[in-house]
Amino acid sequence: MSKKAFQDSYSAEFSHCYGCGRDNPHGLQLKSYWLNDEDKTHTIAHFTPKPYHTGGVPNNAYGGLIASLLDCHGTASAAAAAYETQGRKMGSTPVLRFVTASLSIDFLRPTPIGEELTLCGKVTQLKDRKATITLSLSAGNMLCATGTMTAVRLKSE
Ligand SMILES: CCCCC/C=C\C/C=C\C/C=C\C/C=C\CCCC(=O)SCCNC(=O)CCNC(=O)[C@H](O)C(C)(C)COP(=O)(O)OP(=O)(O)OC[C@H]1O[C@@H](n2cnc3c(N)ncnc32)[C@H](O)[C@@H]1OP(=O)(O)O
Repeated sequence: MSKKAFQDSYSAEFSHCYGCGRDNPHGLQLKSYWLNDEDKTHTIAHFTPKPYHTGGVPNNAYGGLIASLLDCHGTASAAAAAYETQGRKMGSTPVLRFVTASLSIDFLRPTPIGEELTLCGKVTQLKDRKATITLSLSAGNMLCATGTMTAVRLKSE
């Protein structure tokens, strides 16, 4: 994908996240985008788990990996929606940066390793500093996990 990912607009100080920091060579380096240019309500990201992302059952991904992916996709979606609501370019100052306050996940079925996963997000509520995001993770047409996140925007100081 040639478009700029949400995470690529994070400033250097916020680019070391294990899940999505572009400057963390040991991390997952997740990249999140709007679904398309016309639809700035839904977000998407892709990730292909490696064999070492197993939870112990061969060919199945570790639940903590799934949580990490949803975590980063959710907070990135919240930030993108907040900039969009303000009609501002992502990354412009003052910076709008969200952290996870709460994340609940339903693991619906085992998530395969070696197949490209699709993460989807939708910010269903954005009020003051608080965002609610619904999330899903699928392998092909198989829905493997769903999540709900509350993300809170960091105070400027
Ligand atoms: C502050 C330091 C956080 C440390 C995080 C470090 C680095 C990350 C920084 C930036 C990220 C940038 C790039 C990377 C991108 C993604 C990273 C992945 C995401 C993560 O991995 S990030 C790490 C895990 N994450 C934490 O380490 C958070 C620890 N925690 C806190 O730092 C506070 O707890 C905080 C800030 C969450 C809230 O504290 P606060 O004092 O600023 O805000 P306050 O309490 O006033 O709440 C305001 C409104 O949020 C509602 N609210 C609050 N908590 C809620 C909850 N649990 N459930 C439901 N609603 C909740 C209230 O009810 C109120 O809502 P209302 O206005 O409607 O009443």
